[in-house]
Amino acid sequence: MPTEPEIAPVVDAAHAAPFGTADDYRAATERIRGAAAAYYEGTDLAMDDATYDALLARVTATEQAQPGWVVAGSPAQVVAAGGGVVGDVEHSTPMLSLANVFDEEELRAWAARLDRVIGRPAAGYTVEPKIDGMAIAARYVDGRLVQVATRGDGRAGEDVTAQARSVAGLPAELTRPVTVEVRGEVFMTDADFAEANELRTAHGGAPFANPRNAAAGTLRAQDRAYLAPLSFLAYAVHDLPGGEGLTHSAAMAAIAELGVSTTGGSAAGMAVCTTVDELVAAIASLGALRDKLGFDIDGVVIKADSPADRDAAGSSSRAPRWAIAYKFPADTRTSKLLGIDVQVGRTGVITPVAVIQAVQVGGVTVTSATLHNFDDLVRRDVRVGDTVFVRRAGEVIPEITGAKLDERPADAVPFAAPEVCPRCGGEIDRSQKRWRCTQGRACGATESLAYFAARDSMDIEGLGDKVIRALVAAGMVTDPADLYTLDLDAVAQLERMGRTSATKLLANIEGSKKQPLSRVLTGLGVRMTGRSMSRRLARHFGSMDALCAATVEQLQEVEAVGPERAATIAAELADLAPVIAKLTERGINMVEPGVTPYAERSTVVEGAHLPLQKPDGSPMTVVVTGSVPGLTRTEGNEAVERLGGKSSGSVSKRTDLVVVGDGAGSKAAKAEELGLRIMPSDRFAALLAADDAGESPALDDF
Ligand SMILES: NC(=O)c1ccc[n+]([C@@H]2O[C@H](COP(=O)([O-])OP(=O)(O)OC[C@H]3O[C@@H](n4cnc5c(N)ncnc54)[C@H](O)[C@@H]3O)[C@@H](O)[C@H]2O)c1
Ligand SMILES: [Zn+2]
Repeated sequence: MPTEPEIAPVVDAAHAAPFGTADDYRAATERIRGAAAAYYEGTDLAMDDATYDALLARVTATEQAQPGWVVAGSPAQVVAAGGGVVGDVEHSTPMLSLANVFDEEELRAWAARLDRVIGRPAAGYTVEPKIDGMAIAARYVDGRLVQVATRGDGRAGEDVTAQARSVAGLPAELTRPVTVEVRGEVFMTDADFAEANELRTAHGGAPFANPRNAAAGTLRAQDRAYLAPLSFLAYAVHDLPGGEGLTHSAAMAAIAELGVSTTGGSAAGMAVCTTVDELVAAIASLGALRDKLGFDIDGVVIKADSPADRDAAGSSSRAPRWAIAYKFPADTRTSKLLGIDVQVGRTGVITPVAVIQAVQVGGVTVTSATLHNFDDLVRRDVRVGDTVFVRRAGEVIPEITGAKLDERPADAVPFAAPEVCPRCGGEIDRSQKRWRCTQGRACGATESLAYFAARDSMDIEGLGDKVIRALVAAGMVTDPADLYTLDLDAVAQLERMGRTSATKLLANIEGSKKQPLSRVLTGLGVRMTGRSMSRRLARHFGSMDALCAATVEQLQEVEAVGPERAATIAAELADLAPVIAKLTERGINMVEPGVTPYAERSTVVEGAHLPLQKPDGSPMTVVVTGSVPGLTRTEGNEAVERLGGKSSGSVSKRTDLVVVGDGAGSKAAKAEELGLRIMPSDRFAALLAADDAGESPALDDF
């Protein structure tokens, strides 16, 4: 690994350098056309988006400086850079691209230009996520979905009606028999993408570089052998009966009423702003949400909300003047694979980790990324020296999705996997996709104790890495249960500890006995479960006994637990049985407060209603903003779930309840603006207390 990593440049479209010769300019237009063709076909990614955008910016700059050089049908002047696959479905009105801005200054310049074009200040704007997928137009006749087409060259696209029929969010039938055209983005969620790539590589196919590529490939796929689920969010509507004169936001709300999923109804929501300052704030808050959406957005789309403003602004041949895309830093980049490290995790799992040349991905400098497992590494055929796609999505660690085989150095050799556990030298269990040291947890006692003590698990203050190492070295603990029988005198003898700290530490350990089951589960680090899965399991089964007694079948009653995960969880729990027994014996709480015991559920569930459940039993979407007395942020969210709700980070029209506490900011204001139900945090705390006391409180009484 070089000591001074070279950071791949990020695009700066506004300051792109024109090409020096007409030949270089023409060569660049050819490269762009080739890349765009592969991109829209969803077959390959010739370069990453940042590189593509930079090249296109240079072509644009060249065309401004040297109008005489401009080639006919230049990719800088046509929709989809001329790479869109043209089909035989003509569009009712052209499907255009969007012009881009990259920072606040450019945004303000765009807004000022818009005001000048329409001859008055724009009446208002909407802010929507720019979903990174493929644009489609969907026609409904008398409420039935009859035709779906891709954007193509903007005038005509390909018929993908058959493939689009199973897309989530694009119903086969509307709630009313309306004839209308809906436009929006077909995309793949992060979770579906991970699954899609597994399926593909298992069938011997090359992995998709990112969900966009996967969505395009899947939507256009003829070979339906390994289909991955697609989703849809609408962002435009045409010919809505009675829709003349409606603002964009109102028209989209009408479409949502008809049963179509819209950007406004997504986790990202749609903000309506009147000033540019509000726009800037709305873009920033969507930017902060980007990692938590569960699907890729590559920016924000700002549109004039008023139809009169749109008409006055009009469109160029390539893009409307009444809308602009505010681009975020790209989340898939290419970089060079410098090496492959082998890491052993807390449960003994052995994983390959990529060491890459530093690159900016999603606004963060990335130097290492996961390669998932050895199986995957072999299937994806990734080698040291390769140019690889690095993707950073959500809050997960960056991953290598694949290598660009056409850029592989001649001397690249396949990776040689380790023969023995690199941490303890023990044997490796290769029976599953994820290899493990046969020593399992014992191989990583220190790590597993740190995980148990962590903030999101048992939250034991004072039990940091150094103390844990000292305890393990002194032979005082080997598993989490040992923590609860520590001897004060012995602990006080440890280096740099002393009696006061030791007393405090033991008190904190003692205090952790009361943590809810969900945190005990998180702390145990059951494979294939994390914090939120642990919460789901705890809420579903209510007690450790019920959970451990659950069959693989019953485990699958829990959301997002499929057969493979269920089997793993069951095996892990069996594996952990001795530690769990030891913990129980030592008085650690093994129930989730407020949950009806699993055994009694089938008889009670019908009538029982949690305070944050809607009449149909589905969870209310609740946003907690500001502080709730006596609760941390995580505990606040846990409380929402315990009361039957679903906690969310952003306020939108879909929010059912906003809990407002001290220090609440813009979210509270937005809730008021939207006329949402608001609950002061002290009353929420009272509701929680009543529920904990088993009083079955009703929300309306608080
Ligand atoms: N890596 C490559 O080789 C390669 C090749 C071609 C294009 N690209 C990428 O594609 C981009 C340009 O292509 P484009 O013209 O398809 O897209 P664009 O950036 O011009 O944006 C227009 C598209 O945005 C989408 N969109 C998503 N959310 C929307 C919303 N809320 N409202 C309206 N539209 C929304 C629609 O599909 C629409 O067609 C570039 O930024 C480039 O990075 C990359
Ligand atoms: Zn080991």
